[in-house]
Amino acid sequence: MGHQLPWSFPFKNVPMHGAIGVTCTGHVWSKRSVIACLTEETLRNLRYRPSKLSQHDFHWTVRTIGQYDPSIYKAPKGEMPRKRFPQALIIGAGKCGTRALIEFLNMHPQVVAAREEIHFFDLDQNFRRGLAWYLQRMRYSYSDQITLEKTPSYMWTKRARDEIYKLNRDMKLIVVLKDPVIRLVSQAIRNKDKDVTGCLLVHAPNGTLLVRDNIRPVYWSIYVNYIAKWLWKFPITQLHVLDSSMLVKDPVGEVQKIERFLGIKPILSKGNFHFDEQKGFYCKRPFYVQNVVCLGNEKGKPHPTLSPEVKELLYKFYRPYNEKLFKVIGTRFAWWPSG
Ligand SMILES: Nc1ncnc2c1ncn2[C@@H]1O[C@H](COP(=O)(O)OS(=O)(=O)O)[C@@H](OP(=O)(O)O)[C@H]1O
Repeated sequence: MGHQLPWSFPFKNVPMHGAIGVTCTGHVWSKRSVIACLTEETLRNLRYRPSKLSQHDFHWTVRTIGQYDPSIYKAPKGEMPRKRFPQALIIGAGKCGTRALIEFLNMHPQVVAAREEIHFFDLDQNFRRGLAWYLQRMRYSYSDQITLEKTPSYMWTKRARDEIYKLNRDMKLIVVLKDPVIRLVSQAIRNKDKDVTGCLLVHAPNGTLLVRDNIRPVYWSIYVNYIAKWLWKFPITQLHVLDSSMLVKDPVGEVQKIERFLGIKPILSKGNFHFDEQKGFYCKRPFYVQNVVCLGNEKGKPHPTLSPEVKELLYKFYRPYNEKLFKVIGTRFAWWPSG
C-alpha cells in the first residue's frame, strides 16, 4: 500500500527486517519481520504532524512481511483497514473446542479473529460499556475479510440472542457442540468439582439415582433448549453447527465446510494442520510459519472414567434432547457411549 514512514523505525527492542507499510492483512505474530499497521487517523497525523507521532499511535498488529502470497490474499486496492463489528460469531458451546476452532479459522487470510473472548453480550459490566467499546476490541480488517469473535457462553444467554439480532440480523452463527455427557464432564473438571460423578447425580427420595438437571454443567448440555431459541430469531441458513469430535478427527474437513458457510475462498488445507502425537490433537500450521502451534495444556485434559451405571444414566437422560436437536438442525451426530 505504499505509505512509508518519514523516519527510521522508532521502536527499540523490536528487531526490524523490512519496510513498514499499511498492510494489515496477516494473522501471525512474528518477532523477526514486522509491519506496523497504521490507522487512518494516524496517517492523517503522519501527513500533518509527523513529529507528534508516538509508539502509541500505532495499531500494534505486527505481521510477518509477505505472510500471504498475493495469489492467496491481496487487500482490496486503495482501501484502508478499519475496525468492524463481527459478521460471524462462534457462540458456543463452552468446552466444545471453540478455541481450537477460532485458531484454525484465523489462519484463513479472510478471517480476522478477535484475540480474546470479549464477553460483551453476556456480561453486564462489558455490555454497559456500549457498542463502541465492543468495536474497539476488534482487529483491523478490509471489506473482503470477516471479523470473527468467539465467546462460548453467548449460546446460553438471552441477551446475546436479542442484542446480536439487533446489531446484525445477517450475523453468521457458528456452534460447535460435543457429546453432552463429555461436555458436562469437561465443565465439571474445569469447575474443579472434585467428585464429578457425585456432583452430577442425586438420590431421589425413593432411593433411585437421578441426574441433577438443575445445575449448569447438566442443563447447559441440553443444547436444543438454546439452539431452538436462536432459531426463533435467525434462519437456519445462518447457523452452522458442527460436532467437536469431527473437529478433533478431521479439522480440515470441518474448516472447509465453514469456508463455504462464510462464503470465503477455499484456502485452508491439510498443510495447515499437523497431528501432535503427544497431545493427541491437531495443531495449526499457519501460512509461512515453520512452527506448529498447539493449544495450551489446559485444553485436552484427561477426563475421569465414569462408572457404567452413571454413564448409562447420563446418556439416557440426554437421548431425547439430542433427538430433538438433530431434528431442529437437520443433522445427526454420533453421540453414544464408547468403551
Ligand atoms: N485441536 C485441539 N486441541 C486441543 N483441544 C481441542 C482441540 N480440538 C478440540 N479440543 C477440545 O477443546 C476443549 C476445550 O473447549 P473450548 O476451547 O471451547 O473451552 S472453553 O469453553 O473456551 O474454555 C477441550 O476439552 P477438554 O478435553 O475437556 O480439555 C478439548 O477436548
